[in-house]
Amino acid sequence: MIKLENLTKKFGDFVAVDNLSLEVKPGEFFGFLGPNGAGKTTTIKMIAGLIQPTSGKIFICGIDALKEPEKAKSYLSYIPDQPYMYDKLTGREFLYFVGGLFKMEKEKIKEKIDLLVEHFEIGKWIDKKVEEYSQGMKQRVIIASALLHEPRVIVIDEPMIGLDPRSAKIVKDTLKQKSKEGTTIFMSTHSLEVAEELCDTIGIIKDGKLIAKLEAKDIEEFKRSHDGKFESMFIELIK
Ligand SMILES: Nc1ncnc2c1ncn2[C@@H]1O[C@H](COP(=O)(O)OP(=O)(O)OP(=O)(O)O)[C@@H](O)[C@H]1O
Repeated sequence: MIKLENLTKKFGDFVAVDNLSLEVKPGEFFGFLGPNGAGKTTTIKMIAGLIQPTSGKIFICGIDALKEPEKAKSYLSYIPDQPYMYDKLTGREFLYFVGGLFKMEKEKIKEKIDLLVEHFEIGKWIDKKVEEYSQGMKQRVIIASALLHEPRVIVIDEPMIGLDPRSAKIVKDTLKQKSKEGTTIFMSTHSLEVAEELCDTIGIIKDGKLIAKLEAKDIEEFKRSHDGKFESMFIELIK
């Protein structure tokens, strides 16, 4: 579903992402972890088609995203770490705007908005202006907008920042449910707990290089033979 082949991004002489190859299968929940400046956001922005790689290839659902970017993007939703929303629009207007970008029919958008408002417990806020929203409400509407066109792949950068426990639970449950239904999820996070709780596979990036790819059983095995903490494993790997 997502395949990266020798993906490299240079900013001048600096190599931010260094020959990265990995594959995330259909329905897999992939967590992308690494220290500050490791190259997570740069990788995510290349997958989302926002920045061009220096070299390498990106495939989304088998589509070469560098050759057919529009087609690749039609399968994908990207949720940035600091999403931009138009302050003067209501949540509903914002969702109609996003649905329009994906060329959805008005009737279909209306149907989906009703379902998403209920699912994300957005309630009356859907008809209030975004400038009145809390961080958690913004994140709920952003994630609702990402689900609107039923993407096959969701790429999400740091989804839990600034969320209260209720909003965080709604976001986590939704992503997990989507992955169970077959949506491929590529999520960057600094939260080891969130990664451990949600992800089927965890990739660790350091200095632009993928230094480990772990499945739940690898983490369990390490925890059994060490101090019981994934944190210790992570710190040892990024030393
Ligand atoms: N437009 C740019 N020009 C120059 N350097 C950049 C640019 N964007 C990112 N970088 C550098 O590339 C490296 C990787 O940045 P990136 O934002 O991908 O890291 P990250 O793993 O997402 O970090 P964090 O966890 O702090 O968000 C950093 O050293 C950063 O300073």
